[in-house]
Amino acid sequence: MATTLKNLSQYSSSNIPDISNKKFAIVVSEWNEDVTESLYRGAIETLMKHGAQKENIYRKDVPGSFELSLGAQWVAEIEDIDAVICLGCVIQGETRHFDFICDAVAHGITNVGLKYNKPVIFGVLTPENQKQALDRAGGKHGNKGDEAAITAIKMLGF
Ligand SMILES: Nc1c(NC[C@H](O)[C@H](O)[C@H](O)CO)[nH]c(=O)[nH]c1=O
Ligand SMILES: CC(=O)[C@@H](O)COP(=O)(O)O
Repeated sequence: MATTLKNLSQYSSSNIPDISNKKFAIVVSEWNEDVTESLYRGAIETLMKHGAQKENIYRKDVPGSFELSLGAQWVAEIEDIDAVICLGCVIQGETRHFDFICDAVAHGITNVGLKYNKPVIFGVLTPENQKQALDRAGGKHGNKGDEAAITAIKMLGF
């Protein structure tokens, strides 16, 4: 369902496992930091709302979304990390650079999850412009950071 038809911060609270002892790593891209910091706030607030302990949430910053895959690998290989959340925002420009970054980070993050057999969540906005980004980072369409966090939580219960 397209985001315009749903709010990224609305989700079923059924099947929420106990995460009081679970450890999370959040990898955050510095590009478009006004957006990614809002995604981060949404993610950490959602994790703690559902019982995660602040001391069990580890943050790793990377320069851009392209580096999220390697950043995810660095934290996924830490044995007691239970789930990884990757947050970024790639805004379309004039060239095809956008396509290459989005493709690379989607495949890269997927491969890290498969390699380490733990949830590695794709919390990367890929908007056409800044407005679309802000609408999905605490704006009228909610916050993809919330969505990424609840996805990580639910995966730990499956
Ligand atoms: N234009 C955006 C970028 N570009 C930088 C790349 O992610 C990467 O850091 C660079 O190509 C060096 O490897 N990154 C974003 O996250 N968002 C953008 O809009
Ligand atoms: C997605 C990007 O890297 C973007 O900033 C590149 O913009 P452009 O394609 O206009 O160089």
